[in-house]
Amino acid sequence: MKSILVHPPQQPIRAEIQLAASKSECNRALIINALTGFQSELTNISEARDSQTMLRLLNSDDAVADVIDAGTTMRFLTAYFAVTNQKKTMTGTPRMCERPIGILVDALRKLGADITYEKVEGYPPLQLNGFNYSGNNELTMRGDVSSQYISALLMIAPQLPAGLKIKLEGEVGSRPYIEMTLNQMAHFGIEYIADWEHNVLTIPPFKYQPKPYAIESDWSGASYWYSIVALAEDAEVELLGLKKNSLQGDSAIVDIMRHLGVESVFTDRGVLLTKIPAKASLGWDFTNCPDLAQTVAVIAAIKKIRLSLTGIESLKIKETDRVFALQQELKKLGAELNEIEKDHLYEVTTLTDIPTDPVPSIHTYDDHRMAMAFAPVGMVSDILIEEPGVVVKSYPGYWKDLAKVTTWEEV
Ligand SMILES: O=C(O)C1=C[C@@H](OP(=O)(O)O)[C@@H](O)[C@H](O)C1
Ligand SMILES: C=C(OP(=O)(O)O)C(=O)O
Repeated sequence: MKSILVHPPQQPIRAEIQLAASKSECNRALIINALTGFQSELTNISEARDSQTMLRLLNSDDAVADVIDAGTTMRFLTAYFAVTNQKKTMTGTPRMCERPIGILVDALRKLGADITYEKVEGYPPLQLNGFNYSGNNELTMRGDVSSQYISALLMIAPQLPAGLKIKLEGEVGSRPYIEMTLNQMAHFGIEYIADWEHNVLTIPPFKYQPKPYAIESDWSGASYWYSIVALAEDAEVELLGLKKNSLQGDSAIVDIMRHLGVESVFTDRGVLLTKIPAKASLGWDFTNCPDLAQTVAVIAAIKKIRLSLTGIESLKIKETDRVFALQQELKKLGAELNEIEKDHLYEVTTLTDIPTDPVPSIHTYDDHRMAMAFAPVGMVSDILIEEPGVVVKSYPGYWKDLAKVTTWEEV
């Protein structure tokens, strides 16, 4: 499949969508379950390739663990295989081998892991050569690069003979993901101390208690439905399987979209999205919800809302450099993403209507979120999405679900 051409809907949208499970919640549940000896019953396991890869690698004796492009799978498994003394080569796509992992490797080495870099210092592929506990139960590490290093260490911490105290330095990014990790650990019996005033997390030594766990639907995936409702002329969508008090930080989309044209009403099955008037401008800090930045930038560009974004530095080290990718592709829609203050403040400005001849063709840069954030532009004007198969990373049913509200074709 080369590209998908999305057409605007011909009638009002009224739909119920059973959202896919969260790959983030799932990958934590899978690691914790592995640490309990695979004794918990997990339900609503995510179909996302990142989670299916985690499941496969946890059950494989192969010496090479290829995570493909899954960041959490790379970071969580590196910690898990290291402390469980499994000798593995950790590798992934060329892009995965450009995503930094040195902060996690340094921390694991301090705990007693023997890890070597196969090619470039600080980056995969890695060789895990075994674990000889150092007795160290305190670490200081940067919290402003990726929260995944911290989640990876937290989950293995109760297994260490003296537990672990982690002091985070710098402005902590993606903190809701750390809290999600701690909450899931608590579900399996761990009593942690999170001192967010001083950014110190303390995990006592403890044995995880096996328990059933149901994985919630994916709030990051929900964001594309907010976009569909915001952009379509007439739309009401009920998203099934989401909870008001979610562990997922991307539930912040509820607050963001209240400003950008979508009201959320929680039902006993999920959340009902309806249209409301949007503000003319908005400033938002994405430090806690970086995966929403692309969705929100595209909505603002199409609705001609002046959007200021902060907290998007981490976008540069994700599936692609998402800041660059957004800058390139928004231009095709007549909008710009400008850097106003270096590495800090960005602004979306719309210059023209969406060009129609030729239909804009959006390059997706091996990034599922580029495809899913730009496809809703089809609610207002024809749009081509290149390499649409990228969505399998987190939301394999995306195109099938989109067909419930509008038409699209492969071209
Ligand atoms: O822990 C997680 O499940 C994730 C944490 C975030 O990454 P960073 O902590 O690198 O920002 C997020 O972008 C990613 O999609 C999933
Ligand atoms: C950044 C993402 O994933 P990861 O870092 O786990 O590859 C994402 O899903 O947007």
